[in-house]
Amino acid sequence: MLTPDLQRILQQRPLGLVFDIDGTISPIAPTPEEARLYPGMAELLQRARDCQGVKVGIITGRTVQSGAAMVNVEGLTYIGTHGLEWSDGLPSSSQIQLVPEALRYAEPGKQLLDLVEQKLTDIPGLRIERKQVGGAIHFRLSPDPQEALQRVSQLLTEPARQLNMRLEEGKMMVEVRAPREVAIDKGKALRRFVQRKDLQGVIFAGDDLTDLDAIKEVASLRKEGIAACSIAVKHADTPSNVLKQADITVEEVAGLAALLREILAAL
Ligand SMILES: O=P(O)(O)OC[C@H]1O[C@H](O[C@H]2O[C@H](CO)[C@@H](O)[C@H](O)[C@H]2O)[C@H](O)[C@@H](O)[C@@H]1O
Repeated sequence: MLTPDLQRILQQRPLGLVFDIDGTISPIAPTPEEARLYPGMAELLQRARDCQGVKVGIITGRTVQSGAAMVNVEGLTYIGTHGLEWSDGLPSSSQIQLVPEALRYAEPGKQLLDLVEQKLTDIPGLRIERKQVGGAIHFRLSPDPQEALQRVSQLLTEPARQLNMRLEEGKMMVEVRAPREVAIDKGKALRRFVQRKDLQGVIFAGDDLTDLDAIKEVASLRKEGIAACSIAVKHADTPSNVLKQADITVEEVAGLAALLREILAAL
């Protein structure tokens, strides 16, 4: 049953429906490559895209290439690497734009990931996912993920400080990111999406710490008169702050799919 607030938001046009990928429209998988959209999700996104005055956005920590390959629905806006990359449509039909200030952090990011590759060969199951700027060090498949996290942090904390790069923990991984002065995160990306599409209403759904920036931005947008709502997708490991600060909570990716079906019926 849609809340009165949600029903009011759904009457706004243009209306934005914005989703994170992993843990939100795709259940968490052992590796990034094995992750797939929740069954039926691509069709729901297509139906949303085809609604009059509705703009669908994907804001992910993955690169645009990787996120768009997974979602593979034309006509959505794909925003990757936590906001650093932007593509209006699939990258096969639209050029990916990278925030120009971020480019100078490509080399320091690469150096940190090289260091992990050279020095932590003894940790079984460690995987490196490289992005145009920085990347993720995954330890979900390590027999002792806690130890792997400690070893990665020990190795990278000081070099990251020297290279002015950010280390951020995600689900069973550490992400090497451009520093905060590049001033792009999922919150800023959401605001940019709202501004570029001139949205009067927006709904954002996410499940992890990096989604918190977007969840907080929803609250700011609301104060500025945009009809906005944030949805937390709850899993056993969803950070408590995400659950506390979101307006609505749904259980698992299945819960989001069910809510999206209701939203589409109302649209
Ligand atoms: O912002 P998101 O779309 O949620 O992306 C966050 C990170 O997601 C991916 O890693 C996570 O999902 C994997 C597949 O389910 C899982 O194996 C891994 O343990 C998770 O951390 C992705 O690989 C990262 O690049 C994203 O930053």
